[in-house]
Amino acid sequence: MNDRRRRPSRPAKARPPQRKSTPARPVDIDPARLAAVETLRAVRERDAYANLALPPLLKQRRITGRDAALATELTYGACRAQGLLDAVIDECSNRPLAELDPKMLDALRLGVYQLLRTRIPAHAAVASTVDIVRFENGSKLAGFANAVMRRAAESDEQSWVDKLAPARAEDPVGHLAMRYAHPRWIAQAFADVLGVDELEAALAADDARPAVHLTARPGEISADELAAITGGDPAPYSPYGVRLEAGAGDPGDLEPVQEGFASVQDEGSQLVALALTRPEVEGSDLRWLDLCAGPGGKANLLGSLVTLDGGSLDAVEQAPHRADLVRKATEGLSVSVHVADGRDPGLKPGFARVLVDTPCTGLGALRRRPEARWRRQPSDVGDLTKLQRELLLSAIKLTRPGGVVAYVVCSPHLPETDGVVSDVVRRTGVEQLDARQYFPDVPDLGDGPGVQLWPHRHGTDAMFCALLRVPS
Ligand SMILES: C[S@@+](CC[C@H](N)C(=O)[O-])C[C@H]1O[C@@H](n2cnc3c(N)ncnc32)[C@H](O)[C@@H]1O
Repeated sequence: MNDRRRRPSRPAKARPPQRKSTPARPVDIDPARLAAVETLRAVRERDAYANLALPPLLKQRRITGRDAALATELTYGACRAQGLLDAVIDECSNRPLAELDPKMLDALRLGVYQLLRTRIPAHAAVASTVDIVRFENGSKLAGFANAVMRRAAESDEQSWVDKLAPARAEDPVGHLAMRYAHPRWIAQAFADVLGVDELEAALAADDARPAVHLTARPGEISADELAAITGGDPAPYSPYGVRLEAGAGDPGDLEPVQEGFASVQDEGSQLVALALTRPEVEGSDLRWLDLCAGPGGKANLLGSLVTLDGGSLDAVEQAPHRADLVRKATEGLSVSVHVADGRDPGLKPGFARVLVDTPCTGLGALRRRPEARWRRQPSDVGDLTKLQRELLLSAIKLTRPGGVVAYVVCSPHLPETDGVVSDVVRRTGVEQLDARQYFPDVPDLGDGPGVQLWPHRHGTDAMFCALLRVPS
């Protein structure tokens, strides 16, 4: 009888084999799961992005339809839930996680994900995982994987969370971090802004598939026209936004996007760029600057608006390949792209409006990158906030008296948001405006003066925007 069909007695904690594995014997491997596990490996071994690594693999192997959907769901799901999956695997194995064969660990993560977070029957999840491990690691490790999987299958997700997470009453952040498979430091960063009562909604929204938004290029097409052509809906807050149905296919294939009348851009990104255009400025308003422009989403929106008014936008980007993307995104507009360090770009000061959309942890866009939450480390924050401060100081120097700076990050993490802004305001004496008035009709913007958007409140990425006026 095949190993996987035999009814086991209750398995003890799995022990890795002591003897050398026998060579793999050929087994029928489900191509969707194999593609998923190979993508998990690419993410682990070469820091690949799952959403960039998987699609070409599916195409190359002609995996389509339901199989492609299964591979996608399992890959992205296992990436997102990694911390929870690892805690369960660790509990079911008698060896610490760090000592497990990494290839087998990829397969176990995929397998335990199926057990905990899909409707795939447990026997199928166990059998397919054991098949993959046997195929890739040999039959000895297949036996070990079988034992781990059978133990993991003894409880559902809620029971595992109850067993492994700290008690909610004693440590709500730790409990919710495990429940929603977020690293604790990220859950804490969210709780520091929102409070514990709203944390669950925020973490849950981070696990949901984000809607795709389009920007209708001002002067080319209206949001209503774009919505009618694409079958989407005008976005709730941005006058240029269109919200597409989730799973509506590749938005890059839409005709208005192909023809340059529209671009894919989260509504939150549209709102922070538009906020820069709204405060009054003294004198001429025709020279605008985007100091961190790649790949060019906000430069496109700002460049369109300033071009319509007869002005121009300078767009600075340090990475040459990203500067090329800005050139492409802003084709046909009065936009000059400069490959330069925004801290000292060599441009003549005197800009009326300056956007500084700095590199950041990206904790506000974790929904978009399945593996991102486990890749970012708290130790990344120090270098980033130093760069953010330097770029903001440079933006202020380049702005003329009476002009406005928008400081933007795609993160709600306080050191990157209020921390940077309050330090720079204190050092330079610039005036921080109450940005909330420049987000008309957007509810739940908090106490100001900075604006923090949230997926669970606004359906946008968690973008932060502070508006600063340089004294006359
Ligand atoms: C958050 S992204 C900007 C997104 C962009 N505003 C958009 O809407 O498409 C930050 C960009 O800053 C660039 N960057 C990093 N360090 C920089 C520096 N010192 N000067 C200028 N650009 C920099 C990165 O290469 C990246 O393209």
